[in-house]
Amino acid sequence: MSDIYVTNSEPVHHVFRKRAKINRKEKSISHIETWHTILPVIDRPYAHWLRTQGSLTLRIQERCDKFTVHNVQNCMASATYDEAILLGLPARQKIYTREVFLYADDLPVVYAHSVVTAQHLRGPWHALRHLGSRPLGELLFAHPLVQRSALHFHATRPNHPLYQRAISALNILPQKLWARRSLFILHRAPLLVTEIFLPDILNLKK
Ligand SMILES: C=C(O[C@@H]1C=C(C(=O)O)C=C[C@H]1O)C(=O)O
Repeated sequence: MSDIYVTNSEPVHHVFRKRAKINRKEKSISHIETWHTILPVIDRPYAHWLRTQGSLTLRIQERCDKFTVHNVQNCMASATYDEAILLGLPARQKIYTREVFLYADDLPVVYAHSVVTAQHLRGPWHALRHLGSRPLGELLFAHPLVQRSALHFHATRPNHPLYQRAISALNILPQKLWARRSLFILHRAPLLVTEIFLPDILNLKK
């Protein structure tokens, strides 16, 4: 299946829906994660963070004394179902994955899972390979040609693979964890970034 390109004329949520439909026909997927283009009415403190425009890294840095990126892994791994659907990839295709926790004053506040195909890692997104513990936001928001799609929101629950990865830094098991995702497009190559907001983000300075 060819990669998915988000043309300027086609709104990204049409792309989401198109891919979901194609994949639904091709596979008997038991469930499709519903990512909302409009944030449902939720607890205001989370809504504030989920709607943050611009660099999340910068917003967090402004509200803590010590900001660090804990790089969990950077490797070729299987995309999650909903990542594969959005990127139009076969379910088990290996994809380059960057997995980090953002820490503020030594507390984990965001789990981030970013994926890009190997082809595009060799191409427009080659700088990803050498990012290490520098925040991805530094790369994305400094590059004049990077375009960002609309944000989509989802309440991940224990059956979601990214929820399971995110709770590895927690000593509690929340009923759900709010997530958002968006595509960063560089020379028509999509990088899918999913961010899961952890409870301690609500304790940051106002
Ligand atoms: C996209 C941004 O970068 C943040 C840092 C990330 C990383 O270092 O991998 C991933 C997602 C974001 O939470 C941002 O700052 O908005």
